[in-house]
Amino acid sequence: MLLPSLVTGNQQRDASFMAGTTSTYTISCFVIWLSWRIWRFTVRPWLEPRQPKEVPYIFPWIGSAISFFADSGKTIYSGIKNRTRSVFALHLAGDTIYVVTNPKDVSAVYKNTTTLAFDAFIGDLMLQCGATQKTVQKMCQEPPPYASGLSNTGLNPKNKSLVKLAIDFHHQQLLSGPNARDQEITQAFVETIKELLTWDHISSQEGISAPAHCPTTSFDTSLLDFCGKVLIESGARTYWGPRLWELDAKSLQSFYALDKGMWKILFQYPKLFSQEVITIRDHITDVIAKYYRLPQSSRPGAAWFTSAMETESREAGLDEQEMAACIMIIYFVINGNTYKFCFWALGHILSDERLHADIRAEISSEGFSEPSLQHLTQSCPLLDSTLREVLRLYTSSASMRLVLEDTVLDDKVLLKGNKVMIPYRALHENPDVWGPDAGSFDPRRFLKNRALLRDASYRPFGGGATLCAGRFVAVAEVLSFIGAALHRYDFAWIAGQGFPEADTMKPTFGMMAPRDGHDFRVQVTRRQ
Ligand code: HEM
Repeated sequence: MLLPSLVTGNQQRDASFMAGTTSTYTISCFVIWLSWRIWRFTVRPWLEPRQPKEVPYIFPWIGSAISFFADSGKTIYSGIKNRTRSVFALHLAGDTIYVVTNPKDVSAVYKNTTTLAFDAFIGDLMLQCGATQKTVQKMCQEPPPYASGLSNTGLNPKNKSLVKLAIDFHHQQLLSGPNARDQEITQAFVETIKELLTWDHISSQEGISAPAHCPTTSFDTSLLDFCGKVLIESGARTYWGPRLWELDAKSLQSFYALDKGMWKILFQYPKLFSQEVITIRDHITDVIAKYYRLPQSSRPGAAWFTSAMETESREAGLDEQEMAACIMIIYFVINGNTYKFCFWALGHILSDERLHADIRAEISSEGFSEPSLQHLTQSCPLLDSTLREVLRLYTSSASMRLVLEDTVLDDKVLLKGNKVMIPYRALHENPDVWGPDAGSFDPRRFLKNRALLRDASYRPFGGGATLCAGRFVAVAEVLSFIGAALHRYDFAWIAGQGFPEADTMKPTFGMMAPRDGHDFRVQVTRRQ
């Protein structure tokens, strides 16, 4: 009888000892945590006033990562405290990122190409897109690892690395200047868009349903998918010719899935939660590799950029899988934005009767034939202003730079090794620049004040060394699509729908997508 009571007594003593130890441990942890908080967010800012203030966070190392991935827009806005818009710091999973939202500071960051650089991210970008370390090394090596030491093609007379060559080739392909090829690619885009927008093509696509009462002249569709079907395929065909798209029966669905999850890959979201998009990325890479394995004669119609990059990559010893992994990011960049741009633009045009009528009148003022790109570019100021406003309200990307040396920005010091971010939404919705209606859509905003186009707070295509090389081609694509769509078809709103909301929570690389489940259903009718 004595033994059990002894055991119970010991257990009780152990339990109360444990409870005492646990509470001492908890109190100690709390005191350490509180001291860290006071040091980090009260004492240190006071001792180091020239360091950008940090957005406070609860968990050391993790910082604001959880709130950033849950709602990146809200996390960024939480750092903009007052009208001076001083640069502030966000701590994201071990990284310190300086967030710049003051227009004067934004211009200074874009101008500084000596101590603030983008190049350092390129290798990581390629790794995240599925390239191996060995491939990245081949891409970044200067001169590239040509078998004979030099390129025999004449395409790389300065023996630049393949990464730098890709940037040069893209500038030559997309921008005006010496040896420019921008007209040829613009022409190719316009022709492909017009072809994919023909009734026979678009009405026979999967997911398009014809109403029983007029199957030969109308169909119902999601507006987002209508834009995606034309613009994503047109990007793939213009860059790689028709063969790449044909190699995967589910090319469009694969691209949608990539586009939806790409932020997880590029922001290195935990692999456990990104497996689905990694699988899609690898699938698309395999399809591109299969394309490169085909004899060139069986895949005609590629853009100069694509053929020139293939030639140089083969010269430098890259195999098809390596070429595909490196070009993945280009496949994403050229296709991911224009279809959403058209979706938001058409959404606003179709949901505003007066705007719709005025834009239709503008685009048809050339005559009865389909409006030419020249007419759409030069004689449609309301359409132009509407598109600029779409770019203002629906782009949510960010320019990134790495601090190579300690750098003074305004009165703050950015420390070497940290990153700089310029989030466009915070610029595009600044009421001090855009007025009290900064958050609302005004299609005539840029018509009333053209000077806003040159404002340092208007950066839909980024700026400085990484300014989007495709900005003119993108606008040409969108104008051609909207001009031809409104000329060829009538769009009827299917009743009872609210205006879709943009997904402001996910980090984006250009145009925001609508939130899951938000879309427009429209009835498209062929015009006589
Ligand atoms: C609405 C459409 C588009 C938007 C909003 C957009 C936006 C952007 C942004 C924000 C950047 C990065 C800027 C920075 O880091 O500062 C970028 C880069 C780039 N974009 Fe676009 N883009 C669009 C369409 C296109 C198209 C259609 C193409 C090609 C046909 C294209 C080609 C590129 C290239 C090549 C770069 C990298 C520039 C470089 O580093 O040289 N973009 N784009």
